[in-house]
Amino acid sequence: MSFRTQPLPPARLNRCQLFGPGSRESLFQKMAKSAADVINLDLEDSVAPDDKDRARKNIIQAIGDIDWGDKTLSVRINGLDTPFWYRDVVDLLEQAGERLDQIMIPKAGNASDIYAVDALVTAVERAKGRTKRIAFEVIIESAAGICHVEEIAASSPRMQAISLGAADFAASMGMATTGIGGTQENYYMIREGQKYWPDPWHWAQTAIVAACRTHGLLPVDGPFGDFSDADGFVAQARRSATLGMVGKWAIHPSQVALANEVFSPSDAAVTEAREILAAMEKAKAEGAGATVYKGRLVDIASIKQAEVIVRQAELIGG
Ligand SMILES: CC(=O)SCCNC(=O)CCNC(=O)[C@H](O)C(C)(C)COP(=O)(O)OP(=O)(O)OC[C@H]1O[C@@H](n2cnc3c(N)ncnc32)[C@H](O)[C@@H]1OP(=O)(O)O
Ligand SMILES: O=CC(=O)O
Ligand SMILES: [Mg+2]
Repeated sequence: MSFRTQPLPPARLNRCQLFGPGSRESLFQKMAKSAADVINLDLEDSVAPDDKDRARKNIIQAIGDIDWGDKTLSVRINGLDTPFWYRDVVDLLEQAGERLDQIMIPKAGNASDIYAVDALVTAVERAKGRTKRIAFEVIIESAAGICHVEEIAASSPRMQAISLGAADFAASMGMATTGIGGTQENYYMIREGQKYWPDPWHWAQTAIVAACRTHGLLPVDGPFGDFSDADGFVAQARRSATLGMVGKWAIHPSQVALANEVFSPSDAAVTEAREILAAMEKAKAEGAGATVYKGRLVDIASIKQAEVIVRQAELIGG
């Protein structure tokens, strides 16, 4: 372990982030009643340019009027390459109530983008005497963003989470697809006549996970566009969970339960993790650093692996 120990991410659930356009206020109450841990009210790409002002007003009103329970409440602002983002920040911070937890910054390209939003948010917070510090989450969805993911993760004490935005990422990278996440038909290998489809998102996900884990943030998998393909969603989510991501976006309510299921450890996994911790306690009492559990090696590293699962179960209340 490096001299600097790895910080833990925020101790909150982030298994599913449910999105909804700020221009469709009829969805807000349904979003609030959903089983998602995080709600993302959108001002960005699901809202047409002519609807931005109305969407902003809807969201500011809904932040105060709707009972969001214990969910993390986040608003996705417009990108820094648009004329909308400063008005999003100023109006939200001046007019929305203290229930707002987080701002999502899309299409971040480098740490200076986060610095700019931080400066504006800080100024408005001070001017209005807001007592709760707004947190940031960021989407990595461009070539520049993935190149600078580590400096973005380190950019502000407000940072809590980073998501991979597969749609804009694919566009920025010039990828030959119009699909949003998941298996890509033409990304395959062939062996003895059999096709095998590797995961084109894998390298970007691992870069995000590493940057987040280095700086104590939550790594999150972004959208899966084909909401009629539950199996495809689950397969993508399971790969993300295996790589260390803590949750996934839902762009349709049908995806919420799927994400919650994948990113909640099963009873069997929690039982096994607790048994490994007990086996290691016993080994330690006997002066050993390694022992055998169900016919396989477990050692001090296994304690840390098991603790990841137990911590998540405790957050859920298991
Ligand atoms: C690439 C990106 O940036 S992704 C992030 C930005 N994108 C978004 O925010 C899009 C979010 N999703 C949506 O806008 C919608 O779900 C759409 C457009 C995909 C589909 O909308 P619809 O055609 O209304 O979906 P559908 O008819 O299947 O809805 C079924 C029910 O779920 C509700 N519903 C639909 N979307 C949502 C949502 N995001 N949250 C809560 N409830 C929803 C509908 O109101 C409907 O409710 P009802 O049974 O009471 O009538
Ligand atoms: O914003 C999300 C994306 O996939 O693009
Ligand atoms: Mg995007």
